[in-house]
Amino acid sequence: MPKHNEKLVIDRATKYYETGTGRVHALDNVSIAIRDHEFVSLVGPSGCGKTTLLWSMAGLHDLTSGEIRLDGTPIHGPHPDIGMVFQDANLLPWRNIQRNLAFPFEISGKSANEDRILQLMERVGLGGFGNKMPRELSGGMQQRASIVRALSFDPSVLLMDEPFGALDAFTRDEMNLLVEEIWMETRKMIVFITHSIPEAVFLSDKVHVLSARPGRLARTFTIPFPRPRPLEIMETREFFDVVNTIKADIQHQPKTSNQALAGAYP
Ligand SMILES: Nc1ncnc2c1ncn2[C@@H]1O[C@H](COP(=O)(O)OP(=O)(O)OP(=O)(O)O)[C@@H](O)[C@H]1O
Repeated sequence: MPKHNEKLVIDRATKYYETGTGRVHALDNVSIAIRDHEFVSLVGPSGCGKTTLLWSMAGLHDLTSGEIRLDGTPIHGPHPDIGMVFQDANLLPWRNIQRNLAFPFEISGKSANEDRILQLMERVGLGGFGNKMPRELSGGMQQRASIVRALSFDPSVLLMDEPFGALDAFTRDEMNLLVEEIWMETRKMIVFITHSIPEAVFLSDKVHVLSARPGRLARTFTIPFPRPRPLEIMETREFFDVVNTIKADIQHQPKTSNQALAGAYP
């Protein structure tokens, strides 16, 4: 039985990829228990298995050993209670935003909850943009649409795979504030991957650091700042101290030749 409040449990997750040139050991024995309503980030050197782990949580691929359980039930495929936001908004270019948001319902044979979608669009600042084509929207606006798409099924878990990595710094700040607000309003569990330690610290209750490949859980940092967190918190001494402690921890992970640590952590 899951422990009190432990909603999503990663239990000894190990993953090997079989490739033409041999096996790639991506994850090794990672165990993390995430509570309901918690906001956690996964950080670590490039190639340490963050996306591999998130995709396993989403049921998009299986682990080699170990398992991931949601409310005590192992995940082996896409789950209606788990929504996902990718780095690329992945909107269909020939459909307007409204019809893009209806698409997941069409392919799952369900009728879209149009009121909910409209409310969510208003909430994220996309009110009135339903007739626009994706190419008419900025990268930030497209990501707002992909957040609406993920929330439209009202999942209790939201997985976000470096969703703002391609956005400029100003838009990224705006999106971080939006995510913080959505999290405070809905209290959905959010698991967030980022290469930006300040972003992870700003958003999270806990930051889990994975080691260089094969990814192992190296350390977990609990972030002490009360919410709501204004952007100005990022200019404080306390914030810098936490960010620098986490960066130092990552930089002291053993490196392998193909892992670019230098410059990977803004
Ligand atoms: N489908 C695949 N087939 C073979 N190897 C893969 C596959 N997907 C990922 N890998 C390898 O597994 C390791 C972990 O990749 P993953 O993308 O999970 O890491 P990551 O921490 O998300 O990386 P980054 O920070 O660069 O996005 C990498 O060495 C990667 O090359």
